[in-house]
Amino acid sequence: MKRITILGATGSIGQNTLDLIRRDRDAYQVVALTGGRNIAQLARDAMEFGAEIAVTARDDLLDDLRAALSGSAVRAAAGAGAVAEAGARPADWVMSAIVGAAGLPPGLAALEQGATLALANKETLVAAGPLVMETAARHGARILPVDSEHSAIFQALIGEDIGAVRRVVITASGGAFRDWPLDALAKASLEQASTHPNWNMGQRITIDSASMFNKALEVIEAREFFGLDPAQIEVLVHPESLVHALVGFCDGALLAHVGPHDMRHAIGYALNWPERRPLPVDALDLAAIGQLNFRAPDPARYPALGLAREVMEMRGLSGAVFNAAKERALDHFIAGRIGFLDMSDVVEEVLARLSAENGLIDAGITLDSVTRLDHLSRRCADAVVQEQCKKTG
Ligand SMILES: NC(=O)C1=CN([C@@H]2O[C@H](COP(=O)(O)OP(=O)(O)OC[C@H]3O[C@@H](n4cnc5c(N)ncnc54)[C@H](OP(=O)(O)O)[C@@H]3O)[C@@H](O)[C@H]2O)C=CC1
Ligand SMILES: CC(=O)[C@@H](O)[C@H](O)COP(=O)(O)O
Ligand SMILES: [Mn+2]
Repeated sequence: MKRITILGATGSIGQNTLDLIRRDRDAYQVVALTGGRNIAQLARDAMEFGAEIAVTARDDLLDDLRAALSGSAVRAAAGAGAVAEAGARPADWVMSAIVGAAGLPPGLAALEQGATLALANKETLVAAGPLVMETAARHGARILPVDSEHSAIFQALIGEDIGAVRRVVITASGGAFRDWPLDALAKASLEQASTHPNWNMGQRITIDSASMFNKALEVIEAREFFGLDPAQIEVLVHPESLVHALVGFCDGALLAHVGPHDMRHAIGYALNWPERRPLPVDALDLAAIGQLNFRAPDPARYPALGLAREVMEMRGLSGAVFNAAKERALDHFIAGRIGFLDMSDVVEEVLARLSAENGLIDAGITLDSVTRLDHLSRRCADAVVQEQCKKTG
């Protein structure tokens, strides 16, 4: 039986993972499930799957979790430390599906105990790529990509020599506003930004798709995971989101991964790896689809993509700064304090301010230094937003 832990079990990726496990219950033993504020879901799933422990990241919700689990054998715990401990529990396979940089410490803990880490949480590699890859190597642990584009690249590379790769093309839906006139974007509402044209995902990644910050994170994620040169990584707008990525080789061949908008494919691939097993995913009817479209992204519409290129040039802790500034700018957009287009301005300003501080971004990448820069970047983003608000009244 495969021992499984799901970090972020109550979210979109977490629930899709549980859906797959539910279909083959006897093959899995659930060790730990973690969540945040959705205590009812967390407790229900922990009891259904007989988890050893259920953990909420929210200290203030421990009593609620205990109450929801009462009468069952599932233990309850709360707080960021308890989430990291959940990652450290002996398990064979750990799904990293917390949203944001909060996913980094439990993911590292899972690698340190030698588990296979199924990585949906792209922020882990953006904030601390070299540290994460080195931790996996040191402990003989494997990382399997779950982000659909990275799973696609991984699958296209099976049996191939990475040295023969010339280019990797990551597709992007273009997000909620891909066909809007540019001058309307400043007024885009939270509700409009929270609707994805193709995928059903958590709210934060959905808004990041609209701003293309999701793709910016994914370009950095690809660089860290596959060890590519930034110049080898391209982004292509593909409104249908059916081709997830393409890998181009030195002989001119371009291998594409094509599949429906269903994350159970990438999750199931990582769950069954190195085998392929049947998954409850619809077969594509390409004759009915008829046509697939591609176009180059417009840099004026998507400044996040240019920022990602700058971050890859800067190296060091710039990924941690970029991610934290983006997370905080997104918090401010969700809270209605800044507009949709202000998010990239905030991130650009935080990167400029912190990279001007001597030696700050060039420090070694450890969990401590990443955490410190993450906090600093969030405070800096708050200050930038406050200054903007004062200026605009
Ligand atoms: N959804 C998708 O299809 C895809 C997602 N990803 C990536 O996977 C990750 C998860 O995305 P998604 O499932 O959409 O997100 P959701 O918002 O749906 O779920 C996030 C999960 O993280 C928990 N959580 C939130 N904040 C914290 C915190 N501070 N500490 C610990 N746990 C926390 C949530 O708990 P609760 O809800 O109980 O508060 C929930 O379980 C992200 O990194 C995303 O970029 C990548 C590719 C596709
Ligand atoms: C399903 C998945 O992997 C998401 O990251 C997806 O790529 C989001 O769509 P966008 O292409 O719009 O960012
Ligand atoms: Mn993706």
